Amino acid sequence: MADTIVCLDRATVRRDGAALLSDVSWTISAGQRWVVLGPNGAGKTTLLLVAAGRLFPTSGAVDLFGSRLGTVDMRELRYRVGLVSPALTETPPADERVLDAVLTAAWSVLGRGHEHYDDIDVARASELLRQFGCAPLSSRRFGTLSEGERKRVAIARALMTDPELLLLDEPASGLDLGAREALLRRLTRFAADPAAPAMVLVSHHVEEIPAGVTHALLLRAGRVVAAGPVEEALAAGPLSDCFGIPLEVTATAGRYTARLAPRPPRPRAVTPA
Ligand SMILES: Nc1ncnc2c1ncn2[C@@H]1O[C@H](COP(=O)(O)OP(=O)(O)OP(=O)(O)O)[C@@H](O)[C@H]1O
Repeated sequence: MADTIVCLDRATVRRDGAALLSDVSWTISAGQRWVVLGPNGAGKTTLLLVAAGRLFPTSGAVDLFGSRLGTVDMRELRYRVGLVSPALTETPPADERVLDAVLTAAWSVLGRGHEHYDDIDVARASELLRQFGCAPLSSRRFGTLSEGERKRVAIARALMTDPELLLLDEPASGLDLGAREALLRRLTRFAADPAAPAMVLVSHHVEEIPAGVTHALLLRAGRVVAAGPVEEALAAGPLSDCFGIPLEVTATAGRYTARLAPRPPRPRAVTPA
């Protein structure tokens, strides 16, 4: 299909004898906004790196923009993917100006050197910073930002190359309630924009899913527990299977909360008449 962006066909990733992902089949199409949920160690980051073309499966096949991983020059394809993940160790230098931290993504470099940037590049970096509420930070040094501010700048940087796929690994982790809600509000707006790229965000918590997410994939021990439209995949049954505890789920205006399901009342002993 022309609008298929990523297609995993029974992808398995093994390291040191352990299966990090097992037989994962997953298709991301243009316009979709996915959340990948699962407990610690479920394989979420591994899956994101495979979808980004940064990690090759041990077996199975992965197609990115219609090209099979392992048969094409990955540099070209990776340019079309925006990835924000703690698994990427490179971050902008602490003394880099925030505007430059976004701008330099146009040349895939960290730290401004002698590259040439057009006015249109500067305008795009400024607009992305504005979109993620960071315009007042443009002249600050990257190292002086709070964690929440860094996360929003990192998303703006990932969008600088106008990617067709945006992958965000736990964008709300470590944020206080206000910073989390501010970020989720911006991601909701972003998700509602038909011109925005397909998006996948990884989380442990249903509370960190922005309204506007259309699909969910639930992972447990490297295997897909459920994948499909968000209302179906985030039902109590699949979510309980994913986290291995009985959960009840509440959905309000596209946002979710989950908590341990109350135990069913014990059947009362019947006394013989
Ligand atoms: N090189 C490796 N060799 C063996 N096991 C590995 C290797 N790299 C990762 N793992 C294991 O693979 C599993 C999946 O890791 P991954 O980081 O993808 O999980 P995750 O769902 O993103 O976890 P978290 O939510 O804690 O960030 C973990 O149990 C991890 O310890």
